[in-house]
Order: sequence, then C-alpha cells, then structure tokens
Amino acid sequence: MKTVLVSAVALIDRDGRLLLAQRPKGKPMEGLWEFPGGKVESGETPEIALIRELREELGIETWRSCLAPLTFASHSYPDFHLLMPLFVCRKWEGTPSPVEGQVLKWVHVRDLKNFPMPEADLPLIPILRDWL
Ligand SMILES: Nc1nc2c([nH]c(=O)n2[C@@H]2O[C@H](COP(=O)(O)OP(=O)(O)OP(=O)(O)O)[C@@H](O)[C@H]2O)c(=O)[nH]1
Repeated sequence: MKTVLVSAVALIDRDGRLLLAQRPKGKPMEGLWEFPGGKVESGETPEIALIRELREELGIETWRSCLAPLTFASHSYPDFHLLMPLFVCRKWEGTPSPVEGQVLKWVHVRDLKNFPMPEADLPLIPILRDWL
C-alpha cells in the first residue's frame, strides 16, 4: 500500500485554542474536522509543504523556526497509509481565513470531542490535551 506523507499543524492562538478546518463537500471524508495542512510534494520538506499549505489554505505566513514538531499520526486507510507529522505553531503573520471556502473554527482542546475528525487524528487528541 502507498504511504502518503501529509504535513499538519496545530495552530494555537493566545487563548490556547486550536484551529480546525472542515473538509469541504465532495471530498473524501467530507464534513470531518482536520488540522490545516496537506500532502508533501516531491522535493519539499514537511516544513516547506506546511508553510506553502498555510499560505494557500489560510492566507497566513509562518516560518520554519515557528514550527515545533509535536507528534505524528500513522494510520492505514483502506486505500493508502497516512504518515502525518503534526507540528505546533503559535506565531504567524495575518489572520487565518477560509481562502478555499472551507469552514474554520477555533476550538478549545477540551471541546475537540464535539468535532468529528478523521480516524487517523483520534490518537492525537489525548497528546494535545496533555501537552496544551
Ligand atoms: N490536512 C490534514 N489531512 C488529514 C488529516 N487527517 C487525515 O486523515 N488527513 C488526510 O490526509 C490527506 C490530506 O491531503 P490533502 O488535504 O492534500 O488532500 P485532499 O484529499 O484534501 O485533496 P487533494 O488530493 O485534492 O489535494 C487527506 O487524505 C486527508 O483526509 C488532518 O488532520 N489534516
């Protein structure tokens, strides 16, 4: 099975909330809430891919030095294996906005259970809860 490398981030605001994005209609796993990020393209590092995705998806700028590795997801979906490093970022420029029409929400870690997430993300929740 193909392993797909996806880079994702917990963006944390001053109140300690993190940003979730809802997968748009028509995409696989539509309606689920996920961490901003996306596939690492050939020639990219996970950090560079994430900085690009944040610019494209949310219209914000951040920097390598502001991305701290926290943990990762490793999960087999029926059609691919997902390997997803999760970074934490508390510093960026601009206001995250739904450039691609996605719904965004700032969520307290204790409320994450109210937002259905992809299966791969579920083991990340207690790690975030302990860490934040
Ligand atoms: N960004 C992100 N992707 C996740 C998370 N959890 C998870 O299973 N994924 C999966 O990782 C892949 C992310 O790739 P992507 O965002 O570039 O791909 P996509 O399916 O939206 O569309 P695309 O192939 O048209 O670019 C998707 O299969 C997505 O479902 C998460 O928390 N954040």
